Amino acid sequence: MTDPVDVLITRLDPELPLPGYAHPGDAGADLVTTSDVSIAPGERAMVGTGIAIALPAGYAAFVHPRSGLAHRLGVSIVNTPGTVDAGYRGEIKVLLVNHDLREPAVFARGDRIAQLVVQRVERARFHEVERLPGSARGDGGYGSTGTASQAGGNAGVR
Ligand SMILES: O=c1ccn([C@H]2C[C@H](O)[C@@H](COP(=O)(O)OP(=O)(O)OP(=O)(O)O)O2)c(=O)[nH]1
Ligand SMILES: [Mg+2]
Repeated sequence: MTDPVDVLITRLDPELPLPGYAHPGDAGADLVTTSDVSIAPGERAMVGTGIAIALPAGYAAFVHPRSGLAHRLGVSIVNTPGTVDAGYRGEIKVLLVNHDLREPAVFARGDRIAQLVVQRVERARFHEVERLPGSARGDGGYGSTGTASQAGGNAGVR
């Protein structure tokens, strides 16, 4: 594994833990909610995490849902993955959504509700041209290759 990148962090809510990786090698460090929250079916709620960070230039952090909450409760994040810019110094917030049709999703202050993935990111220099170079895919998208059964394994792969 590569060396971890150093990220400065402040606790806006010192009683709550810093983001933590559950296992060595995990990509996401768990984030907790600073408030008790009950999200009705189909509704959303913005919760604080009690932390603010300063990422080095060339990095971003992405707020991802936790699969266990998705599986158990139907809870995800509206804007998944949320993008935390390197220059952002405010509290990291999470826009939870309850996709369950019947049950409210209930969280207590300190519950782990999301995970933060820190990544290197490229910035692009955009060069406007009249025509783009050709490619095998061309402008086909949004299901242009059909379903898995129709595609017949590697059919069409050159
Ligand atoms: O899940 C998220 C997503 C974003 N942010 C913060 C950090 C990010 O740097 C800032 C702006 O996010 P984004 O660029 O996605 O939102 P926007 O709607 O474009 O707002 P802005 O005009 O402030 O860029 O909000 C969070 O705390 N949590
Ligand atoms: Mg923005």
